[in-house]
Amino acid sequence: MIHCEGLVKIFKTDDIEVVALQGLNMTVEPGEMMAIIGNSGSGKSTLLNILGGLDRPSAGQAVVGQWNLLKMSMEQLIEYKRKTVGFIWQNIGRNLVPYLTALQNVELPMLIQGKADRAYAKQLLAAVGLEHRMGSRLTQLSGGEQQRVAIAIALSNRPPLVLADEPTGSVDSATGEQILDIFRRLNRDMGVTIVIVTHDLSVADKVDRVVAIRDGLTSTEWVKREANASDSDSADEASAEVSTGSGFGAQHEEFVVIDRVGRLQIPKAYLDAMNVDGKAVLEFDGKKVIIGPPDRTSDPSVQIGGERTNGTSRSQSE
Ligand SMILES: Nc1ncnc2c1ncn2[C@@H]1O[C@H](COP(=O)(O)OP(=O)(O)OP(=O)(O)O)[C@@H](O)[C@H]1O
Repeated sequence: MIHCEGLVKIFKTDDIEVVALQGLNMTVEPGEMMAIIGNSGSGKSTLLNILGGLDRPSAGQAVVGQWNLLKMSMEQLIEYKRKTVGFIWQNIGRNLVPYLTALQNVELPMLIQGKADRAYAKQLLAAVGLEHRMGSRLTQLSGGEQQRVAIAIALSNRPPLVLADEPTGSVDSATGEQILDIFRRLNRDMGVTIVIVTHDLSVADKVDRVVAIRDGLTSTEWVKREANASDSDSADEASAEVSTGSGFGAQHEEFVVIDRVGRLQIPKAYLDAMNVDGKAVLEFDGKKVIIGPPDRTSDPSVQIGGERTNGTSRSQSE
């Protein structure tokens, strides 16, 4: 569904350039429900805005379904935004027209496309648990209910892909959980691919896969064990297991992302523990790659693909 390779986004202001995405690789399979996490400023929203057709990439590859996001004309971009992708913002006000009812809000994108399908709009509102509030104006709904209307709106033109930027960011945790359950149901029942950007680590339990972005690059990913069993090999990225102590628990397997040319990001905690700055020594014993500080006598080391060496990484069988 989504394939990004070497994706670069540079923001230029008068005298400053910010490289928000630095050659990011990411693949999302059709029908997947996954989350992107990362510190503030790591490039999550930039990526989501590019995938949503709200911003143009500077270089690299970004393909969503049949669309190449770097090569689309303005007309194709409008078509893409209307038909292929539904977007949910944290700021609910961006999704909704407050003086219209919930039903009218869901019908609005359909009308812009040509014709409202009232039966389908009602079906969507029922799917998000708002069948009893269809005639309510937005101002009469709670924040969580408004966010649910936003989900129905995002689905109104039957897009195969839904992107959600911090969808649980402005609601309490119980409502957040409810919203994630709705996403899961829509994903399962309608086959919609869902990508959620979040700070909220508890989202991990509700999705198939979590990808961490660090400094504009994908660094680590966690795959739910049952989802992983049927996962096909990613065409573009190899992964080696390494624990960074994220605390996502036994439900997830943790991988460091290695791109096609062999680059990976070593977690800062490991670098600090190894006392590595700038240069390291690599050893390959036929099965495993061991990364250590240049002075091999100061032993702490990170080992990729094998047994524990320093109490922080762990074996594949764990
Ligand atoms: N329009 C812009 N002009 C200039 N710089 C920008 C612009 N948008 C984002 N940036 C910069 O790009 C980098 C990535 O920003 P982005 O908003 O994608 O991060 P984020 O991971 O979504 O952060 P947050 O979690 O705080 O929303 C940051 O350094 C940010 O300052």
